[in-house]
Amino acid sequence: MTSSVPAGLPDDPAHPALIVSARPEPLRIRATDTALIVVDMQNAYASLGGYVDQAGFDISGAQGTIGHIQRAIEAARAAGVLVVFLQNGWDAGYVEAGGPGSPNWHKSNALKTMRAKPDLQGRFLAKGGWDYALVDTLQPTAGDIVVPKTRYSGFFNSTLDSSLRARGIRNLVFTGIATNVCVESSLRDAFHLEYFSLLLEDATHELGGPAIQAATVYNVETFFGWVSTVDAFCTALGQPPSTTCATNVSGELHHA
Ligand SMILES: C/C(=C/NC(N)=O)C(=O)O
Repeated sequence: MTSSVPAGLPDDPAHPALIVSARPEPLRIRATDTALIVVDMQNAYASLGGYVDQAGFDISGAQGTIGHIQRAIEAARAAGVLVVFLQNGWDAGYVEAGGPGSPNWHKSNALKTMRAKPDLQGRFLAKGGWDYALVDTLQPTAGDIVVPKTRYSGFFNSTLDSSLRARGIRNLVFTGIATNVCVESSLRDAFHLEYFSLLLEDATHELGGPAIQAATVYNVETFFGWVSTVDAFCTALGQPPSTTCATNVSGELHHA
């Protein structure tokens, strides 16, 4: 059910809010209590030759996603919105990945692919390696925060929640890869930790195909948060929307 009445933290006349056009209703945020979360934009997930490419997933859409995330980051920094990069992976010896007693050892496609192809052993998601590194075009700058994590949710066994709470952050704007794995896991945990979450659907990319992307968008819109676009986010922050290619908030792609 959609509505034009904004959701979000109650109005505070002393700190005027920004309204982001979103589904199922607009969301009220303030630059000072909002963080842009960039989930796992590492070579592993966004570059040819990285882990998910080598494990057989289609990442042909990842380049476009990078461009949209760049715009969201630039708008956030210009407006004074905190930018947080999550970075997924383990120590070079894979102790943090867990052994056969951990479901992660059994379910991680990175670990499974390396076990199936021993020449790849040590290549995927190991701290210090190319695969673990954030892509060249999405690098943190002064004032941004980088939070390492070892499981799909950015909140699990990490400093994310304490770093956000210490800064009074209550709204999280999610971008990154993969929509249906680490983005959705983190966003669900954010809901349970009382954060208001906004998913920028054109700044995320799925592992599993368009129906999988649609499923996460449905889950967020219906149960866990709000869904919007990079253009709508930039507009709310007072930044010019894209002039080349934009997605409107109803999810329909159009060329300007
Ligand atoms: C499948 C997978 C997803 N990661 C993510 N960043 O969404 C993985 O890490 O194995």
